[in-house]
Amino acid sequence: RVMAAEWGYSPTNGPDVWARLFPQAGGARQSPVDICTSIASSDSNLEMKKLTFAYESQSDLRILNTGHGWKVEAPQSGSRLEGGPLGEDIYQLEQFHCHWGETSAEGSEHTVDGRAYAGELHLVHWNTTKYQSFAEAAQHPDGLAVLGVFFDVGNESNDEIEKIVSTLSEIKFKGQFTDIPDVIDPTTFLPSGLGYWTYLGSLTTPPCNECVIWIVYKEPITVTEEQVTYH
Ligand SMILES: O=C(NCc1ccccc1)Nc1ccc2c(c1)[B-](O)(O)OC2
Ligand SMILES: [Zn+2]
Repeated sequence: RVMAAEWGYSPTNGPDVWARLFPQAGGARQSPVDICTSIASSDSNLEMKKLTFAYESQSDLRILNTGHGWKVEAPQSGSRLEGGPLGEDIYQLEQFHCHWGETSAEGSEHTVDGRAYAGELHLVHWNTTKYQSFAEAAQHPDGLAVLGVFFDVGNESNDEIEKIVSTLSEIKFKGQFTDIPDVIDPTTFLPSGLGYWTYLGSLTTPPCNECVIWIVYKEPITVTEEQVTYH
């Protein structure tokens, strides 16, 4: 039996061939997308409820080297994301992770009018109103809600991101994990301007399940070059 090749981003295992191993990657609502600001329609019905979020601060969260970046496991039964495009359901934080590149000119998954950012943070939530587990939620079109926050490279470092990337020297290889001793409050990752684009999409990586209500903030947060490039 041919072992399922590790998916990645090379010509032989990258996005163009994912659909061979992961059928959903060939679907009709695949992410990421290029956000064309000129055709993005603003939701005229002002009844769209305000998006609200509430997080706890946690310490000793486990951080994992995924081989494509880092991921912090942060299941928070006390967290709530609701309103905006999420209807009447409540979504709970499960994990957050980043996508980055080798230079500050690339790295984000989504692009805005063709422009890539240095990186992108994903805060992943699942619908606890309708489903009993993350894995179950990931099988449904309204199962996950992901907040996307772009990273812009500037001169000031981001203290909260520093708490995370300062542990990366301990997890140099894929599959390694360690604990983040500091207290992390996910609220601090969000930009001050809360304007966002939203659309129905998918996981941006295999298995590419078409289960994500994307909420991508317009305003990036600023980090330093070191905080958002891997070496
Ligand atoms: O959770 C993931 N895989 C494991 C899995 C377990 C159970 C069912 C399906 C998948 N992947 C994943 C989750 C969320 C996001 C992404 C990838 B992303 O697109 O990178 O940003 C948002
Ligand atoms: Zn992601």
